[in-house]
Amino acid sequence: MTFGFEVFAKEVEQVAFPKLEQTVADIKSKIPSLRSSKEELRKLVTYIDLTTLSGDDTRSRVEALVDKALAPTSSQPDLRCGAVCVYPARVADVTRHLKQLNKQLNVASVAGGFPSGQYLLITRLLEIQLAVKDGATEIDTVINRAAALDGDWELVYDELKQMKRACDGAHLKTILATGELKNNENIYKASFAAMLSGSDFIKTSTGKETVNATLEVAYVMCLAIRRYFELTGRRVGFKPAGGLRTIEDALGYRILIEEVLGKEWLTPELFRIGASSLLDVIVKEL
Ligand SMILES: O=C[C@H](O)COP(=O)(O)O
Repeated sequence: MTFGFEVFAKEVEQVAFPKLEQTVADIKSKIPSLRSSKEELRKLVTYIDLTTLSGDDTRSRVEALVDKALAPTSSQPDLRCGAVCVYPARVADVTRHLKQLNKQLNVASVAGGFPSGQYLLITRLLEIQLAVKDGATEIDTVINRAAALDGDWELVYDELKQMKRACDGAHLKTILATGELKNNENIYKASFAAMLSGSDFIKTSTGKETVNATLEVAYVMCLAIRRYFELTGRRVGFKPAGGLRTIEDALGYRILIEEVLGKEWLTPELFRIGASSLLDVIVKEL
């Protein structure tokens, strides 16, 4: 069943997170039990959106990124990352390279005014359309934080709805930029506005905020995903991103997903990890 913004107010009223600290502490205590499993490490690789988002990205850098995502380790030729994630101007380089290799891979582009969102809606929408035209199969966009902080959640919802239309079939991954949303209530509201607008994934951070992914905000977002699933029967994916550097960081989110959302979410269709350097750390142990 689908719902629009009419259910927003009822769903977000009096939201509270009494078990947050205990849940995060429990998750951290379970990380060592998965740490030695090679199978878990291999699965982590499949969840990674291998990312480069730098001003000095070039065609050769994103081609090397694609090569690495397609074959992170020579010893296990079937293992590959969930996607590559690049700036819009590099999408054509990625798709051209994939075509030359005759390989397929999910291609995510940040677009829609990434990372600040401080651009006119018309240019944000056009940026999404152009990235899709160049071959992006996934769009990682950002919410309008000015609207969110002003409490104008309907504007956040409306803009994302237009972005979803601009995706024209490409998956929409909506970044909340949780480090800028001030409190957990706002993070829950942003999650709900994003899901109601049709986002396929909700994502914590751009990697450019001062505070990026944390287990605490991930818990709040996963509670919202769980409630949205109860309401609609639609599974929305979750993507922590920004500052994930260690295997322990990644396993924390993997455990959280299973505890709050269940094993069904432990698939690259519903769980991604946005990271630029984590893959190298994992591959050293495979
Ligand atoms: O979405 C992915 C992030 O921008 C990557 O952040 P990172 O460089 O801290 O791993």
